[in-house]
Amino acid sequence: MSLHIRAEKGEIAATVLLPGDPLRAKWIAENFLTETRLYNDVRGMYGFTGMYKGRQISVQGTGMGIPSISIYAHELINDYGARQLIRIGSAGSYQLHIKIRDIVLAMSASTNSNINRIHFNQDSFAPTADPELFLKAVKTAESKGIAVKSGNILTSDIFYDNDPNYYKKWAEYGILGVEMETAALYSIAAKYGVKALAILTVTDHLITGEHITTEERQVSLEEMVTLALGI
Ligand SMILES: O=P(O)(O)O[C@H]1O[C@H](CO)[C@@H](O)[C@H]1O
Ligand SMILES: O=c1cc[nH]c(=O)[nH]1
Repeated sequence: MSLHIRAEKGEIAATVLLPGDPLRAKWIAENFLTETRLYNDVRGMYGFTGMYKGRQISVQGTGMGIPSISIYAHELINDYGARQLIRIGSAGSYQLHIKIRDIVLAMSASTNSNINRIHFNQDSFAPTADPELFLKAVKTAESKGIAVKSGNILTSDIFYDNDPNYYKKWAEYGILGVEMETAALYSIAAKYGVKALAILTVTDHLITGEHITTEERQVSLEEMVTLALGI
């Protein structure tokens, strides 16, 4: 086992789906995979491996925020040999044309976090999706008739902002929406030479104030999961 994952080597697939919410991982394992087995429940951060259309797939909860996903991504890659990491997360929209339940492919992830400034000695690294994985996701979405929007997103260290207008400066530069992990996932994947992509479902709208319920957040992200599994 690694420090935070209780699995034997070989128990985790090369492709791992990464929802922030461990209960979303459980829901995916129960509803999309066959021959499923739980390999991790350390800290309640469930991880499962199963089969999807003849292919072995794992799904691992990552928790919320950069420090948490960084720990799981690091261990999945370095201790378990994961090669393809696909985040399936929720996000808040920063644009009127990005609506509740829309699916967003994060081509790149801007951030207000200091992680990369620390790693790069104050220089600025641009975290980007793996281009092959991104193109595969676009083609898979087309073939399944799933509409997607693609672009730059913000990975924020802050969920509850003091300034209600904070989003506006990012929106002005075309940022589609906000979540809390992708910049770290793309940076870690780049460092270790593995592929990563974040697929996000819009659950909140920063302009209109709309949002979906907590129950829906856990389980009703079916199109996004179908897309991620189809890549
Ligand atoms: O739904 P998940 O994957 O957790 O993603 C989003 O939801 C959490 C905030 O509610 C943050 O982790 C954010 O990135
Ligand atoms: O980070 C997040 C995730 C979902 N919705 C938001 O507004 N922010």
